[in-house]
Amino acid sequence: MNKLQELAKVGMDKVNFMKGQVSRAISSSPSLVCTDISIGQEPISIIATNEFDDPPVAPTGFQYITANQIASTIKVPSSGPGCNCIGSCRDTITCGCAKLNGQKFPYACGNGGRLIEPRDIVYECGPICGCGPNCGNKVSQKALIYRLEVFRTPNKGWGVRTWDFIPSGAPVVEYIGVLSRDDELDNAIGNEYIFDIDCLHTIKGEGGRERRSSKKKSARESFSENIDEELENDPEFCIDASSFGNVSRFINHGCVPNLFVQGILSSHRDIRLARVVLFAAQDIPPYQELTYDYGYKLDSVVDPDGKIKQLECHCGANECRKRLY
Ligand SMILES: C[S@@+](CC[C@H](N)C(=O)[O-])C[C@H]1O[C@@H](n2cnc3c(N)ncnc32)[C@H](O)[C@@H]1O
Repeated sequence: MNKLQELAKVGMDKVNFMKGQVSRAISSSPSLVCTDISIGQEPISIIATNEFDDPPVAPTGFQYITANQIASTIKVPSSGPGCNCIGSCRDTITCGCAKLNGQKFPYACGNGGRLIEPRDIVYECGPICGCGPNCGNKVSQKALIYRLEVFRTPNKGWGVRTWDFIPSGAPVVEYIGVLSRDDELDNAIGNEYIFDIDCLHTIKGEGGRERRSSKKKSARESFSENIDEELENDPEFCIDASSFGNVSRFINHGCVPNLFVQGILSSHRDIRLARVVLFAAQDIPPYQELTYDYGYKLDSVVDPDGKIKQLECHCGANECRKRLY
């Protein structure tokens, strides 16, 4: 057990991750390679540790951002429609945003709000709604509250674990990067940080994001029989976190994940440009690695020559599917 794990066991509550100043107990650990990968942009520090490389290197090669950047060719629609509530939205009959959610509020009140159940899409209140900043239907728009650590794994590159207990249904982190059009990505091949915004496909029962990380055209061709004409003609969008992103870009795939992906609309109402937020799928104890299901179908990812690509899975679950794709 290393020093940080000991610390986690005996006194995690006392460990300070405050912005710009982690506890001495952490800063004296030989495996600490960065005191805050967000460089003060998150309300709490996100430390990085590395026990595997010699010398222990820090994660590099990207710029930390806390809100999506928008590619120049994308025009994000303006906000609305919203609700006319005052203060916090409470009435499912009069609240215009509750109406969009099927006359329901998606979050349970109290404790910061937990998503009651996964939905095709969650409509949150936004900037033009009458309600205020503390409205219970703006849950995913709050800043990061859990202490997270980016750590070097033996066989998956970097991963992310929590130092805090995370209750089931709590929003953990938004997948942040550059909002781009799939067909305009110039670095799609081999890019491991592309998240396709595929709410429409999911709603239509077309399963996971099997086109991720593949050369878009080839993979799409190989699945063309599954994609109806409307979707084929639709521009598709993704979040590319390869050069700009937040801590979510380090979260690995798990075949039995403790996070799930939820599409959220909180300003405009264009489902193709939904925000992608990761929620706790269960109660997550401290020091557990965070994972979500990347959602690939096996043999669905092909290289530029049309050859099927395979990637071995090291999630470690008993029910591991053995391959990511
Ligand atoms: C979004 S990145 C996750 C962070 C990445 N581990 C890193 O070091 O930056 C996705 C890549 O991580 C690796 N990865 C994620 N989950 C994995 C798993 N369960 N088994 C093996 N490799 C995994 C794969 O190389 C994948 O393409």
